[in-house]
Amino acid sequence: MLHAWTVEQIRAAESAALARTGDQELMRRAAGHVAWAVCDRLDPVTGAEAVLLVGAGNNGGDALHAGALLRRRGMAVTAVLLDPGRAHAGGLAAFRARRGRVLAVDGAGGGAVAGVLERADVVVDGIVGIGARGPLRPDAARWVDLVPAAALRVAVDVPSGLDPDTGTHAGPVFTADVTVTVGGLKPGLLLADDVAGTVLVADVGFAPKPADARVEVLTDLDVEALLPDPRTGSDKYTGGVPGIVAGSAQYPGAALLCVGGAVRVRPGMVRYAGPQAAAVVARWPEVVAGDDPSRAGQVQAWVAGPGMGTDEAALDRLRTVVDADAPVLVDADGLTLLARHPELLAARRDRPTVLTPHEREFARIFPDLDLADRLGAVRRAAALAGVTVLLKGHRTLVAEPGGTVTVNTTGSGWLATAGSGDVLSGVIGSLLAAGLSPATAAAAGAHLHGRAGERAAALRAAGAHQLWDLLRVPVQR
Ligand SMILES: NC(=O)C1=CN([C@@H]2O[C@H](COP(=O)(O)OP(=O)(O)OC[C@H]3O[C@@H](n4cnc5c(N)ncnc54)[C@H](OP(=O)(O)O)[C@@H]3O)[C@@H](O)[C@H]2O)[C@@H](O)CC1
Ligand SMILES: Nc1ncnc2c1ncn2[C@@H]1O[C@H](COP(=O)(O)OP(=O)(O)O)[C@@H](O)[C@H]1O
Ligand SMILES: [K+]
Repeated sequence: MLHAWTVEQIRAAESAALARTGDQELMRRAAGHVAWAVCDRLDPVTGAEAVLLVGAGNNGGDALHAGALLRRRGMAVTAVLLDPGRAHAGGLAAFRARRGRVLAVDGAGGGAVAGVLERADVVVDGIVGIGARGPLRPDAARWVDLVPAAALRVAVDVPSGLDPDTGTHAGPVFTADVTVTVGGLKPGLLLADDVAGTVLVADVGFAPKPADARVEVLTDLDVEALLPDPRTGSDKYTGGVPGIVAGSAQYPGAALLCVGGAVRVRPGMVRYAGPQAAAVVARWPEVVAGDDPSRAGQVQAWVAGPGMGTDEAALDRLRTVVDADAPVLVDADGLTLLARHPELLAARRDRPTVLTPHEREFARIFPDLDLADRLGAVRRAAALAGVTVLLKGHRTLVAEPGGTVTVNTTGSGWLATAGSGDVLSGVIGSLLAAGLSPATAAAAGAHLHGRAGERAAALRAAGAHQLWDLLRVPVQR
């Protein structure tokens, strides 16, 4: 499992390291990682032109030390000092000692800076790191806007303009190809991967404690370990039976897609209870199907919602499922019904329950929560409702009522296709029935669904039903 920490947590861990090691040494180590990230991506290194955007804090100090190392590798390096009187003294001395070129924005004027930026093969962003407050000020933001898209763009610690705790950026932001982040991951880098690019963690000799992290990422190995193969002596009930309430005359495909997710993610038995029983069995002969969830037999977890409609019959089925003792996942039309009947959601408080809204569904159930900050919104939603909330999107987030959020980092745009969410809810329902906690089932399901989406991208396999075949392909190491 990977972990991410808030700025406050990083600062706390850093202060102990500073007392032990000294800030110059930590900075030199950070700079070594930045220089390595640059050289690793350039060919040839010697003779390439780098520009450092240097703010007045330690982030600028990191950039200057990195610039000194790049000079040693034979690069032409220009440091643009955004606040010349306050540039980091030790970093500037190291840079000057390597005969780096220094431009002060006030002295040189904008034209000279724009000129060197235009020619740059590499731009290193040392404007601000975790010491930033609020959106980038205009005097810094103007340089970010001039960074050429063709240059290799390397952010030190955090892309300037990006809030490391939330991943939001209210104004201009340095868009990085690579972010070399110091000491530990920050949540914002996981959420705004379009801004942070590839994230490398620079180990400078301290790390916050994993147990303190409130933001996590599952790896392939974590997910595999959660899903053991059947053992000798297993029978079809051993792993737990999911029950699916999905589909309607209007949306028959949703029943097939959702059931398919449950059938294909692990062996065992799947039950279906809804108006598409005949169609489900025609496509999935292994499924035990009927139309009434109250007469479905033993079920260890329910999934209700995909394409089920929002009429009285659908509401009756949803009530049956909500009344059940078993864990419940509610998706799609089921969420629309929950928004209309908040007493149904209240009835699941503190019971194993997962809601899987996309942003429009989320806004219907939690109209007061601001989705500009998705991490904050999903965390508050889980706390308000007292259930696990999975907020779908390019970066799907899973929040438990206790406050921990798992960020899903698998996936591809090929998942943005009708019915792909139906497959996801079937997958998670099966994992819930297997006994995983709501948050773990939701996060592991999103991870597997995302890997299937990556395989769909590689194969150009359009159409949500293609995900069935791609769900449990063995991981290659
Ligand atoms: N973690 C670690 O172990 C290590 C961390 N290290 C590094 O230190 C970095 C943190 O350094 P830091 O504390 O000096 O703050 P930093 O990010 O440079 O920003 C402060 C400057 O930004 C300015 N400023 C503020 N807001 C602004 C805005 N909106 N728009 C524009 N400017 C704004 C602010 O100006 P002021 O408000 O003072 O006028 C001040 O000049 C960290 O990210 C990492 O790179 C490594 O060196 C060693 C190990
Ligand atoms: N651009 C994207 N990148 C990665 N995943 C995406 C993207 N767009 C959508 N997804 C994923 O695809 C699924 C779509 O679900 P949903 O919106 O419920 O679709 P439907 O209701 O048609 O089944 C979600 O798991 C979501 O996270
Ligand atoms: K930066």
